[in-house]
Amino acid sequence: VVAVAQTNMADAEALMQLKKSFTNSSSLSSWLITNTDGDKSPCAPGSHEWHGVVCSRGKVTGLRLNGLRLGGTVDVGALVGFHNLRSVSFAGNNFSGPLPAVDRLTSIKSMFFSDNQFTGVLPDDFFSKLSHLKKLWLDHNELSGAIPASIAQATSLLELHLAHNAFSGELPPLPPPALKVFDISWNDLEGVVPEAFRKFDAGRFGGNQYLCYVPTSDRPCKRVQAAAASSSKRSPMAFVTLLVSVVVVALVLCLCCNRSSRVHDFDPAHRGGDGLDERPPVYMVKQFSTTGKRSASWLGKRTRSSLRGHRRAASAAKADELGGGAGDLVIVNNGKGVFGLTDLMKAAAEVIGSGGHGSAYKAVMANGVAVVVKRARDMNRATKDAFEAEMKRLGAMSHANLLPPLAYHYRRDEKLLVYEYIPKGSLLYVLHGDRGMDYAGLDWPTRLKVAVGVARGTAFLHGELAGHEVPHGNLKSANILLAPDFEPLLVDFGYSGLINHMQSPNSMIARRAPECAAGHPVGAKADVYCLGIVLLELLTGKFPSLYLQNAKGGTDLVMWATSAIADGYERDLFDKAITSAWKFALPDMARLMRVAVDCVETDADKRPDMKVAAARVEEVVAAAMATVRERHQAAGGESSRSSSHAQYVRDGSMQRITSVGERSSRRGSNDYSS
Ligand SMILES: Nc1ncnc2c1ncn2[C@@H]1O[C@H](COP(=O)(O)OP(=O)(O)OP(=O)(O)O)[C@@H](O)[C@H]1O
Repeated sequence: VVAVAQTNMADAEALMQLKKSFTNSSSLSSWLITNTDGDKSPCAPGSHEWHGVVCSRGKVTGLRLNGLRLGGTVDVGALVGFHNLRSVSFAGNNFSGPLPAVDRLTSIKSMFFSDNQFTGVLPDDFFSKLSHLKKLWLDHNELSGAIPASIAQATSLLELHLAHNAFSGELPPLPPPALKVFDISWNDLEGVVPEAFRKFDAGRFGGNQYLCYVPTSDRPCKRVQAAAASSSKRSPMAFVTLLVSVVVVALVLCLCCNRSSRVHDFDPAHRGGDGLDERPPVYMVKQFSTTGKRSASWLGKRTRSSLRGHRRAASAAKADELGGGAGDLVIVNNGKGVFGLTDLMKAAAEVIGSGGHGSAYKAVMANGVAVVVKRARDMNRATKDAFEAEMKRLGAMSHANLLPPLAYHYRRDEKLLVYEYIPKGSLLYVLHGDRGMDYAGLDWPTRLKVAVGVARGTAFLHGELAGHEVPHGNLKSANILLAPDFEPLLVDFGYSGLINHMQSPNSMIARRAPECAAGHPVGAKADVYCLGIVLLELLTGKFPSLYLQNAKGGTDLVMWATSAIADGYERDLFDKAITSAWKFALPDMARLMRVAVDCVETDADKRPDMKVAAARVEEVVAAAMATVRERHQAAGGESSRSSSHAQYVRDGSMQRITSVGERSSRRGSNDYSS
């Protein structure tokens, strides 16, 4: 008895020792040895709950300490005495420094260290003692060096996630014999993927500049080869170009530094904020006014001179036909009337952001109409005729969840695209931005409304633009604008045939789907992947790392959701902002997450097509809204609100609507959230 009591106390003390190695451990305030605990183990019946400590049959079997903002180190010495410990999760914290010597935990089965800042190399014999290990997640850290050849000795290993680190060198010749999932994407590996590794999905090797899944003649598979090739091509002229580029970049950096003080005011990543996960910059309208108002310098020098060349054009008032417009601005949708470049030149303008295609400006014209003008640099893939035909086609699109372009201006080296200005801004901004009133409006029923609207809009595009390589191509929360009633409006769609991907390889989010990272061409299923990411974003409230180009930050939502579903703890992932008030909806959230996870399947062939994905979202949303309605009715309140939303969910949202103002007034009471 004394021995058991000592062991129990040893468990409590070992956990306290572990806690001591953490900094910022306020989330573990329940970890304490109280007088009333006596000799109880943290797992003994009647013992107080120790947050994150998982027990089975009175023994500590797991530690689930993910996402607690813990820092410092992990004292592995404190854990070696837990002989029944099978799973530890320290993912999504702020641990840094070398990875602790977790290979001492020889009976462990799952370890999750993703999304920290661990550095250093893995020792050569790292895997040799981990014969029981089944899952190891080390992705999204700063680990470097070679992948130890001892992985072949991890005989039980089923999943190994090493993505988004700085591992270098070549892959070892053999993977562990039982390995089913292997992800090494976004590292610095080189060489040719050994035959024995080619049974794994090609997408999981993407993002390694010199790693060739299969060798090809047009791509170096070794860093030295690449360096030699580029130096042999370098000419004196290239050197001059390089020098000029450096000077230009330095100048641009200076300008950016000047501007960044303003940008930071609106950048949650630079604010103390609520200390949630690191949230990368979210630029949005309503933030900073820049260029000299009414100077029209924002339109670009060439556009202004092009306008002077076209002054022969009639005044805006006279250009009353679609396809016309004053000063070479071609109106493709007259939802906001007819206007011309001259009207834009006189407009008060402010920068609202800079995306993959170029800068975006808000311009308020003299008649009070506010538009967004986007200057697109790299839309020169199609001929002028093809470009114009495409813009007319996009402008004529009519769906309650699409924001078609209103007008364009064509020049060979730059295009202007004009859209109606949507004051509430994007889902990205509302969800991850300043967390103001609109964020509070993003409750569970509203998120359902956004989810179903996005699915409907994208499915509509997949019908209308079925011939496109990827019908939307740029589906992400920055391109989902929110109407006053939170109806989602997709923007920046249908550009895949217009953008020169050589000049602008990263401007379409669809090209970051795993199959494209592996070198396959973009296809319609990449939109399905992006839809899955948006659904995960709505469910978790987290900023997806997919939206960042190679940068650190955000959350690998695919990894999180997939592993959470596999391990049955998806409920831990849902945004607290929705789970706290809508606890009864947890099963519906889990259903929507399953749809999302099917959409983000790495193998594009295994993803549903857009029609099926959208139908599944419709189905889950209808059921979830029915649950909400029942709850409201049971609580005796707000039944009228919920039934109007049910009506919304039934309505196919396919009316021809030309402007957002019209949308809101037409829909009127047929809405849940407003
Ligand atoms: N019509 C609009 N009304 C209000 N805000 C808009 C509108 N169009 C775009 N925005 C916002 O302006 C910002 C810049 O848009 P832009 O399209 O240039 O970049 P992006 O959407 O971040 O990236 P990408 O160019 O890859 O689509 C984004 O925050 C976007 O949400």
